[in-house]
Amino acid sequence: MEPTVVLTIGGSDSSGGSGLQADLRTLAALRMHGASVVTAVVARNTREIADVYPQPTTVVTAQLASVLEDLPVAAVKTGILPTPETAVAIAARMRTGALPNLVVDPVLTVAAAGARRGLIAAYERILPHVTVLTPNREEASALLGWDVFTPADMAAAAAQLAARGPRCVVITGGDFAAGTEAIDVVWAEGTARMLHSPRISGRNTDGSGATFATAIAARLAAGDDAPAAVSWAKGFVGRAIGDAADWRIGGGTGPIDQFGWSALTLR
Ligand SMILES: Nc1ncnc2c1ncn2[C@@H]1O[C@H](COP(=O)(O)OP(=O)(O)O)[C@@H](O)[C@H]1O
Ligand SMILES: Cc1ncc(COP(=O)(O)OP(=O)(O)O)c(N)n1
Repeated sequence: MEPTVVLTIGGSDSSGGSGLQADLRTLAALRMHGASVVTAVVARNTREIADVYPQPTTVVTAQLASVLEDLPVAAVKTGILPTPETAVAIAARMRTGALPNLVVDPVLTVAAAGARRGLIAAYERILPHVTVLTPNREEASALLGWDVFTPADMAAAAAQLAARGPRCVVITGGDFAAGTEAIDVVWAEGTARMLHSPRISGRNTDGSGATFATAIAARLAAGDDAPAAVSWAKGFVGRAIGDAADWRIGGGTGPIDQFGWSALTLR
């Protein structure tokens, strides 16, 4: 049987923990073929982001055109769109309907210097085409212009973002510092629902957001509806964080275990 193809559009993470590297690991773990469009090269390790090098928009659109003219893409996930120009060019492809089952992780913290305000405006052109939007609380705050903090705020924010076009919005709460639960809020079909899972206290969570969004895209490609895909992805990312809890890869926040390697005894 041929593997399903999922396309990820985002940044290369030199530490391997997040970005395209996490997306492609997630797809391989889920036995899907990952195609990738590189929007930025990020020089970083587990401790810090040293620099972000946006790729020229023409380089991004050439990769996208080449993939789309040949591969049977069943779902798409976006991560870093580093400049407003690149985001607007990708939005134009979305408008043609060429990017099915579209999951957008609106990564704003790793945008090119000075690009944030223009990017927030560019996301307005993307939102109408989105199947599932996965901002964390900070990204939701930036997109909406008010502070999203409590679970009640997350529900209100998800509804406001959904009114701008996405069929489903999940506001992730991985950054809640306290508490025993990792709480996300999902808005779909006119109602908000809280998703709870045990909060794992390990040192490694790099790539959680990327893995979560990519797993949603993979499940959409496999035929799940959006709420089912989101619930499944939350279980998947929780297991991957838990399995990597004791890893020591680098001196800071390390990668997570999409493959379940920690369960293997081979060394
Ligand atoms: N320590 C943790 N324990 C369990 N789940 C977590 C933890 N950190 C993040 N998650 C889950 O990982 C997914 C990604 O969330 P989050 O870390 O908020 O994204 P981002 O990396 O974009 O900020 C969410 O489903 C969230 O609940
Ligand atoms: C190349 C690259 N670096 C960092 C990120 C950060 O993504 P974010 O969703 O903020 O967090 P995690 O996925 O690391 O939990 C990225 N998307 N790409």
